[in-house]
Amino acid sequence: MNNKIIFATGNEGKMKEVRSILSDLGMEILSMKEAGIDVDIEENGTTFEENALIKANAIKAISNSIVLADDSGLEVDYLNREPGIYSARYMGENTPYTVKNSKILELLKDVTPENRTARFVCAIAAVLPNGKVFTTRGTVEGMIGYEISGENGFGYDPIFYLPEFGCTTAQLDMNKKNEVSHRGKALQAMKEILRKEEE
Ligand SMILES: O=c1[nH]c(=O)c2ncn([C@@H]3O[C@H](COP(=O)(O)OP(=O)(O)OP(=O)(O)O)[C@@H](O)[C@H]3O)c2[nH]1
Ligand SMILES: [Mg+2]
Repeated sequence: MNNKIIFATGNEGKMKEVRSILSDLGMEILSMKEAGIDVDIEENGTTFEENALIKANAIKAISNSIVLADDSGLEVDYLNREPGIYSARYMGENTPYTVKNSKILELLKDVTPENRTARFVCAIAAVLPNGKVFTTRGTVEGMIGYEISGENGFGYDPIFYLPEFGCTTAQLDMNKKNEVSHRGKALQAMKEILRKEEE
């Protein structure tokens, strides 16, 4: 199989995790920027899988490599699973996460621990040079904490609390986060598919 993967994301935080998780595939992993691609993709799907496919197909249309894409987000049960697929756009794409995270903490300020459940969801899409298309999904269950804690990760990590670790995903080092995260799980499943396709 073609030995190069273009990962169709503009999110540097995702890209760092993806690179580490896919490092044992033995393939060259290029971000869109590294592949010299600069396009704005409209994510108008209604599910994580649809949006991941929209991103992968948009780049596949202009490249002969294997293309992978990630669509992910935070589902807060008390907020009817919002922001969900709108996580990047919640309160505006350019609003700092300190503001977005403070808003979610404020909305949940009187909510009891059992009603603070939340999860990260990640769909990975792959489009291969032979036209085959695959999607995988990973989730990690946790809860919305009571304060912003931790410097690692990106986005909502500082308020996403994992009871079994007693800390937020922003307090885990990247390797530990990747072992348990939505993205880690979805990409491990995709690696299995890609390895089988290579045989
Ligand atoms: O704290 C977090 N830790 C994570 O591990 C994580 N994964 C997803 N998210 C949130 O969900 C949006 C994805 O939206 P999204 O899939 O459209 O990505 P994006 O717009 O950032 O980049 P692109 O890949 O579309 O170019 C992101 O921006 C974040 O707000 C996360 N937050
Ligand atoms: Mg996006």
